Amino acid sequence: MSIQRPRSEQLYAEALEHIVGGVNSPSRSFKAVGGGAPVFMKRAQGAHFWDVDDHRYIDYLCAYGPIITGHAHPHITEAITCAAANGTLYGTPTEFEILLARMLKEAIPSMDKVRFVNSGTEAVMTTIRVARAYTKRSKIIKFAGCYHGHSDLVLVAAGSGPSTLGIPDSAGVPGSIASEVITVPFNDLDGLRVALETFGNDVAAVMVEPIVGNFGMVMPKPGFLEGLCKMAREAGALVIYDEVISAFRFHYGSAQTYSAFSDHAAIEPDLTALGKIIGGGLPIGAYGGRKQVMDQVAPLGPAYQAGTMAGNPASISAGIACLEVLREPGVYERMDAQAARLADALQASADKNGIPLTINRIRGSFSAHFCDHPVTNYDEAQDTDGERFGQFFRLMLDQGICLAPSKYEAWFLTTAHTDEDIDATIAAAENAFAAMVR
Ligand SMILES: Cc1ncc(COP(=O)(O)O)c(C=O)c1O
Ligand SMILES: NCC(=O)CCC(=O)O
Repeated sequence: MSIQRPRSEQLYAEALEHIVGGVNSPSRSFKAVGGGAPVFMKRAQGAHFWDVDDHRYIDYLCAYGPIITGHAHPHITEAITCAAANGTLYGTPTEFEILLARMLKEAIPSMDKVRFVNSGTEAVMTTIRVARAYTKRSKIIKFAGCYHGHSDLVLVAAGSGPSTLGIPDSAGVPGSIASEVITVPFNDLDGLRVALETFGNDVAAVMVEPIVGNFGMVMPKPGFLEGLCKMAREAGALVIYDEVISAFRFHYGSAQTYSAFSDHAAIEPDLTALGKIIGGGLPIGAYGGRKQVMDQVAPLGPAYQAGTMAGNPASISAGIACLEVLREPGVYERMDAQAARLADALQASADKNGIPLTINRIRGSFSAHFCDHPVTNYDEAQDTDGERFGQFFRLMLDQGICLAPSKYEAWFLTTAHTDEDIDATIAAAENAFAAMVR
C-alpha cells in the first residue's frame, strides 16, 4: 500500500535547512506518527488536496478546523480577491469590520462588544488580560488537555499539539507564570470546587473549551457547564469560553448557543475567544463579551491590546463570506449526516476487525480513539494507543486520506465533501483496519 513521495522528501530536507523543524507549526510534523517527511501540498480545491508528487488526498485535517466550506470556495475566493484588489491593509477602521462584528454578535448574543485580532492565541491571551483587569485578580483555572494557543499562561497541560510532541508544559514559561494557572480535569466539578475553595479569592477567570476539540472531540457532561459558571461566579471569577474551534463548527452559532444545552442563560460566559472558521481560511481571531467587561479594553479602558494587522480587509471579507455560506439552510445537517455515516462505518469496520475504537462525534466532526473505554477527559484521551493511531494514519495517508498527524486531533467534514468522498474513505478505512490485524 505504501506510496512514494520523493518531492516531499526532498522539500522536507531543504526545509530542515531553513525552517526550524522544517515546519511552521509543530503540529504539522510527523514526529508522533513515525517521523519522516510530512506531505508537502501544492494545491487544494473543495475537499481535496494535491501533493507535490501529484497524489490526491481527501482532506479531513481541514487546516485544523478553519476550512469548513472546503478549499477555495468560490464565494470566499471572490471576497478575498475583491478585498486584495482594493488594498490589503489600511491601518484605519473599515465598514466591513462592523458587518462581521454584527454577524458574530447576532450568532453569539453573550458578546455585546467584539475586537478582532490575528489568531486564536491572541484572542485567548487577551481575554485573560481583560479578565484580570476587570477582576483585579491574577490566577486562571484551566482544564487539563484543553489547548488555548501558545501564550505563556495557557501552555500548562496544553492538549493536542504540545501533548502530541510530549511537551504538555512548555519550556521557557517561567515558574512564576505557571504558578498563576491551576489545572483541573475536564468534566470534574468536584475538582473545580476544590480549586476554587483553595484559590477562589485570587482567581480572575475559569477558562474552558465548552466543547473540547483538543483531546479529541469531547462533550461536557450534562450540568458541567452550568456548574462551572455557577461556581466561578460565586467565587467572583469570570467565565471565559475558548470557542476558537467550536464556534460555527456544529451549527450557525457557538457551543454556548448549541441546542444540546437546554438552559443557555445558565451557561453564558463573560468573555468568548474566537478564531479559525470566522476568518474563512485567512488569519483571524476575535474576542468579545459583556459591555462592562469589554470596556476594560483600550482605548476605553486600561487593558492594552493592539494589532497592526488586526481587522485587515482580506481576513474580514473572507470571514463574512464564510459565514454567508454557513448561513445557507441545510449546510450543517448535511455535514452531520455525512459524518454520521462515516463514523458509523469506521466503528463497524474496527469492530469487525477486533480493533478497539471509541468515536466521539459531534455533528460534522469527530475523533477516533484507539481504546476500549469512553473518552470524557484528558487522562482517558492519553490512555489510548498512539502507535496504532500512527499505523492507521499512515495506512490512510497512503490511500489518499489526509488526517491530522496526532491521536488527539479531530476529523472535520466540510460542505465540500461528497458521498463519493465518504465512500472512498470508508473503503480505505476497511483496508487499513484489515491491514492492522494481519
Ligand atoms: C481551542 C483553541 N484555542 C486557541 C487556539 C489557538 O489558535 P491559533 O492557532 O489561531 O493561534 C486553538 C488552535 O488550535 C484552539 O484549538
Ligand atoms: N488543535 C490544535 C491545533 O489546531 C493546532 C494547530 C497548530 O497549532 O498548528
